[in-house]
Amino acid sequence: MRFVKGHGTENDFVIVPDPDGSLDLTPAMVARLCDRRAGIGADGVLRVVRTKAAAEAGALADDAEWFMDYRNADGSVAEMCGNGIRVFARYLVDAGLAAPGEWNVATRAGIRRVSLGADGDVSVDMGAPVYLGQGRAEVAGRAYTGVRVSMGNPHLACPVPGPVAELDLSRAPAVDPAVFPEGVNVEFFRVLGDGHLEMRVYERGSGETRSCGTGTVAAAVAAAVDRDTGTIPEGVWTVDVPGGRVTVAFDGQTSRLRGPAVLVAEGDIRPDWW
Ligand SMILES: N[C@@H](CCC[C@H](N)C(=O)O)C(=O)O
Repeated sequence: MRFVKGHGTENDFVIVPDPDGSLDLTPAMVARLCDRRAGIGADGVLRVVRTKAAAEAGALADDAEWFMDYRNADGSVAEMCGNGIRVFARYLVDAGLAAPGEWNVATRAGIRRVSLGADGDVSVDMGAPVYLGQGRAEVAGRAYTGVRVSMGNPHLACPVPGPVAELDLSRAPAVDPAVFPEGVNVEFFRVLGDGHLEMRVYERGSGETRSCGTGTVAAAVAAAVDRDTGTIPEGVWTVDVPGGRVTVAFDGQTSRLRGPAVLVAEGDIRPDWW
């Protein structure tokens, strides 16, 4: 099995090319690949499959040639990954499977449009965020109230009064499973200035990561939204995460995420390792 290792603001992925959809990538295999001591190590796996060959995405085949089959480090599936889709797009261009420019990628959350050159940052139309009202999480005995946002996948973005570096995210934030039956990605953010946030995240299925693209959009929504009407004002947000910086833009219709996508290494998984 070939693999490529990449990251977007240090949210890192094992990319597994499987154009014909012939690979039976089980949750146990994903967890072993993502193991940072016994495997390659990553926050998640990006299986690269032609949409028409992906059973769960066949209906999107007219709109996108490639399907991003995203898995969390624990082997669970997720609907969308904002850093992952940039790395996915960069891989396709690097491998000669797509040309630089603008095109669609199919995901479990639907179609997302990416835009990229021969190198450099990648932009993604992340769709219209869905504001779902307030929610609560508890960390180290302290309660935080935040904003529930769907970016295709579930988020709870909580403002904090002090530097995010001071939070103890060594354990999963406690949330009410009745409110989050599918689990949730929990972001903690502080507004640093006009259109500028810092953020940390505890991801569903992966634990604390150095960045979460969908989470940066959710945090910017939480910072900007009119909580009475659910309106997200037009504007641009710079979001600093432990692994770097991304930009989130709202135009009244959709959200856009822009940031780096880096391919680091490639190789073969030994067949006798499994
Ligand atoms: N790191 C991702 C999000 C990955 C999926 C998430 N853990 C979930 O289960 O929803 C991103 O960059 O958006």
